[in-house]
Amino acid sequence: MRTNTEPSSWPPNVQFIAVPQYHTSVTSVMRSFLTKVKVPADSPSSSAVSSCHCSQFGLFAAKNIAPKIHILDYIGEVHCDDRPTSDYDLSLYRSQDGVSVGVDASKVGNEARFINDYRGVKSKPNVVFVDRRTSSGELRMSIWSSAAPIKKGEEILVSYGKSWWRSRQSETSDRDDLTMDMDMNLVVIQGVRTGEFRDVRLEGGGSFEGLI
Ligand SMILES: C[S@@+](CC[C@H](N)C(=O)[O-])C[C@H]1O[C@@H](n2cnc3c(N)ncnc32)[C@H](O)[C@@H]1O
Repeated sequence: MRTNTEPSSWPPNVQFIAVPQYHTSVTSVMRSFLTKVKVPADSPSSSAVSSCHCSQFGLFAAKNIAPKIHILDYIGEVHCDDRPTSDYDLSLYRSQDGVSVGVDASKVGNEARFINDYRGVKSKPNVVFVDRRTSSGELRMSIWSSAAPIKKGEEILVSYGKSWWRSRQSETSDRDDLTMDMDMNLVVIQGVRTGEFRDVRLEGGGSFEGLI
């Protein structure tokens, strides 16, 4: 599957990257563990540019997707510092001595950063996150279809987990209270078709108005 070119519809405020960037907070020892490549102590790291989160996108199947297959990886900036305000940060690894490694796609990332939570959209998610190493040994968070096939045109939806929403309750009130509203708002997202690419395509330009 080709996942290394920027989609034509890519929003200008986010830098598209096809392979992970490593932030300065990732030590060379941790980086060597994550990539299975010996990384010298003075190896250069990323400094992502800032961005604004303006409109809402979702990721949709551009063709039928078979059950239990690898769709794409979640690419972003790999980091070991705290990113409490990022809505695009997921946990990749936690070492025995308590070091947490995350992948933050708020400023740089690929189309996986546009996968929404299933709550308020469908009764259950149709993809799952699985950590696995690539053929070259790099630890990544990958996205796989669940047990059921995904039809062309369906939105790709994962579960962010209750704790993800709970940690945002102060901003959003109770997630369960939002379910009805979300149903209504999600269907009015401007469905700007942005060209099909790979197994998935990006749609968006609308917003979850009044929700978040
Ligand atoms: C990883 S981003 C997903 C992509 C995002 N829609 C975008 O356009 O960049 C996570 C953010 O998307 C929004 N989001 C995702 N799933 C949602 C849902 N089920 N209902 C409302 N907002 C949702 C929230 O603003 C959340 O903080």
